[in-house]
Amino acid sequence: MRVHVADHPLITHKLTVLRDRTTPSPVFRALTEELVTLLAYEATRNVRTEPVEIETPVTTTMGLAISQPRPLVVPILRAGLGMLEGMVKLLPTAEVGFLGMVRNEETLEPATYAERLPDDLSDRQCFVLDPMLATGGSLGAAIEFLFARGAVDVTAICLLAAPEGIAALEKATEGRDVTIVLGAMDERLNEHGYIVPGLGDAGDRLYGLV
Ligand SMILES: O=P(O)(O)OC[C@H]1O[C@H](OP(=O)(O)OP(=O)(O)O)[C@H](O)[C@@H]1O
Ligand SMILES: O=c1cc[nH]c(=O)[nH]1
Ligand SMILES: [Mg+2]
Repeated sequence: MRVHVADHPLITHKLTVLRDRTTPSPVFRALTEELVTLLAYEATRNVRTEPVEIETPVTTTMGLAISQPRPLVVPILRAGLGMLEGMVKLLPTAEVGFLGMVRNEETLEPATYAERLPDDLSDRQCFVLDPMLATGGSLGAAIEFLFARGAVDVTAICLLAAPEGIAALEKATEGRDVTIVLGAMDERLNEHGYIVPGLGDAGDRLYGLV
């Protein structure tokens, strides 16, 4: 598993505002979208392309276009939905699948309540979106869904992760082609499974309490 932690002052600045408990939902949503666009630049570094011939106003030349089959973007609901617009701005031809997951706050185990993915993902490049990688249970289960349908490589974009979750995911995805692109690696998990210093519950901060 490859882990790439973004190291850029713009990303750190936006994360600092996001972490601030006084940042209201509309600003939180806007920053999440901006952060994904910056992280997607790194996450799509190896997106598959193919040569295409085009005509400029001056001459005929060869360029590169994102190849078929189109990449698949999978936000993990709810919080991952806040990252979708930023991602498809960069990859407008991508298809979008959905996974709805919620972590049981007692056991910290993820439960899947919605799934809408293509049946056959063989030869598809998959990009999973979830702002928070805490214990790694939710992202690990999502990645497993994709490999079970034939995906060969999966890249996840997360705003924050805990070292404990990265270690668990590393174990769970052993032998698989998995890349994780992070805005920041935080210090640890607390006794409730929350990332410290973190930003709280990303879903609640995006969409309000349920
Ligand atoms: O790494 P884990 O320990 O599995 O925790 C991370 C998960 O928790 C959050 O979702 P949550 O369950 O709060 O659902 P929500 O997005 O609907 O708020 C977050 O968006 C991840 O999906
Ligand atoms: O810190 C955390 C951990 C899990 N889910 C969140 O939204 N935040
Ligand atoms: Mg939540």
